[in-house]
Amino acid sequence: MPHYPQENIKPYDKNGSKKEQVEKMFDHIAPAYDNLNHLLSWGIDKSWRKKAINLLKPFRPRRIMDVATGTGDFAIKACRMLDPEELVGTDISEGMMNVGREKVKQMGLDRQISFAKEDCTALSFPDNRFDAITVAFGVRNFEDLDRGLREMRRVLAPGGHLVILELSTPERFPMKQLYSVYSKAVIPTLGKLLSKDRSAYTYLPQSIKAFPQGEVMQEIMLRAGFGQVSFKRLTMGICTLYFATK
Ligand SMILES: C[S@@+](CC[C@H](N)C(=O)[O-])C[C@H]1O[C@@H](n2cnc3c(N)ncnc32)[C@H](O)[C@@H]1O
Repeated sequence: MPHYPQENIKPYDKNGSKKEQVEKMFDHIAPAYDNLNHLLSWGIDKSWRKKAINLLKPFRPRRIMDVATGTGDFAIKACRMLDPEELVGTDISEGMMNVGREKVKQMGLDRQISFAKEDCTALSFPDNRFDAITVAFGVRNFEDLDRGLREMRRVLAPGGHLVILELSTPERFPMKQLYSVYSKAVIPTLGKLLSKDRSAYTYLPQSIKAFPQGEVMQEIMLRAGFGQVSFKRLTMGICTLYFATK
């Protein structure tokens, strides 16, 4: 039974499981994902990732998990900025992780970064396993957001930190109007052209619109058991950065 509207927004079919459809969609768009990601966000996603990882710097986490790691961009950035002993990138899409594995190998980071197929709503790791967890543009795709958050809290060590980056809908002029045109016209058209998957790039703005943001998401994280939950809107609200402690 879905608790939040985005859990009902699925890429291909209203009736099937969201997890299976999301996995299929990301396997399908994996070869085009990196280029499209940087193109559609005009490269601003790089500065969002940097801001998010900077929040973890003072705590010097040694064991990190990057949830919904996809093609590994957030994991690679975190590895370079934080130099942890171990960084595990987890995801349900092998197609996305295969692109990530190749990049990590080419960059010579494969001794620090590994990848594992894991559904964040049912992780196989023991309690208190990681000092920090990062998630960029992943939580919106979970079939069950509450379970995903509770699982991340479970595997986080006491005092450990969670950083979430998620796309959001700007609420104020002029970004609200600009974003509305961009998400209805530009994203689906460019997305279809470059990924050959129209559904994926109509799913993207629809799931962003439905996803709880700001104070609502803060409350959801508190209910999942996190403490000191704060958030910051980035680039006039196109993206939101959440930070929490176990
Ligand atoms: C938009 S991509 C983000 C990838 C990467 N974090 C980045 O910043 O580019 C979202 C990723 O979330 C993954 N994902 C969706 N649901 C998941 C789940 N329940 N557990 C783990 N990963 C999931 C997808 O397979 C996909 O690779």
